[in-house]
Amino acid sequence: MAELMSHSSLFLLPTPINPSKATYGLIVLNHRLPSFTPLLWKHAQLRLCADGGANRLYDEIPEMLPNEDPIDVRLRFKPDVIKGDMDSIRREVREFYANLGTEILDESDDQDTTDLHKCVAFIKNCTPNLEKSNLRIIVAGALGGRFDHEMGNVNVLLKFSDIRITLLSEDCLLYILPRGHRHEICILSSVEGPHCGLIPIGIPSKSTTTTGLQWDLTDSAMEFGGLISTSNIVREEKVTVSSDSDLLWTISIRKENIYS
Ligand SMILES: Nc1ncnc2c1ncn2[C@@H]1O[C@H](COP(=O)(O)OP(=O)(O)OP(=O)(O)O)[C@@H](O)[C@H]1O
Ligand SMILES: Cc1ncc(C[n+]2csc(CCO)c2C)c(N)n1
Repeated sequence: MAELMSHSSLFLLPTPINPSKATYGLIVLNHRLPSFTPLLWKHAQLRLCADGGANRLYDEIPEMLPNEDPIDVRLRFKPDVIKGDMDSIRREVREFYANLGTEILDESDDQDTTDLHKCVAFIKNCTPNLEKSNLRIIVAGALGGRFDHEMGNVNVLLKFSDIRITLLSEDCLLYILPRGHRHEICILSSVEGPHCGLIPIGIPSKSTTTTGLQWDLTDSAMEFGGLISTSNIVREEKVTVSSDSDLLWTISIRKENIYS
């Protein structure tokens, strides 16, 4: 019997409920940040910016908190680490955070992996003693921008398939459901859904079975060029998925109900 893997977007809730004692790492990318990024920040124990992601933090977080002094906001939202090939971060932003004590890790020699890859590798290496099943990485600004970047970001999920990584935009989130498990997705309907999708990402799926969706799959095949499940709708509080291949799960975010 395949092992059960449970999923829940608890980091979208206003107060940290953390029954699994998960450690959250937040990575800020260089694309428009979700308006609820301050909430993600609050949930995280380790906060990184991928290169130009530091510009986004510097520019956009003060705009999300318009009643506060921008300088105070920037001092409060200090990343632990900025890492990447450092071709996008502005000089004044780099100096600002360096002066606050943020660790700046310049890996401009490596032009074969993305800045997101470099940040995930950093978190993986700096938490060697942490049981990987307790580590959750959430990535803000990962979707809705340049398609090559989006695909690069999804590829990082597959490269680090032993780590639970969620990509987020203002409108949706996504993560991999690895093959060989039975998946149980707890739907937090106040902050996510009802739109969802289930997409075979590496190879075609010969057999996928779901419950809890408007258009459930029953031992169904899915592949690009054939059937993939887009524009599906969550119907129950719990969705279950079993498949012979890795699938990408995506669900819409109800940002109007998210309070930082
Ligand atoms: N438009 C975008 N959409 C989605 N993700 C993005 C986008 N722009 C950047 N990113 C993510 O943010 C990370 C840091 O961005 P940054 O602009 O510093 O990268 P970069 O390596 O300079 O990109 P490039 O040289 O291809 O423009 C990237 O590795 C990528 O994961
Ligand atoms: C086949 C191939 N395609 C593209 C790149 C370029 N590239 C990929 S990741 C990266 C770093 C971005 O910060 C760069 C420049 C490569 N090396 N190999």
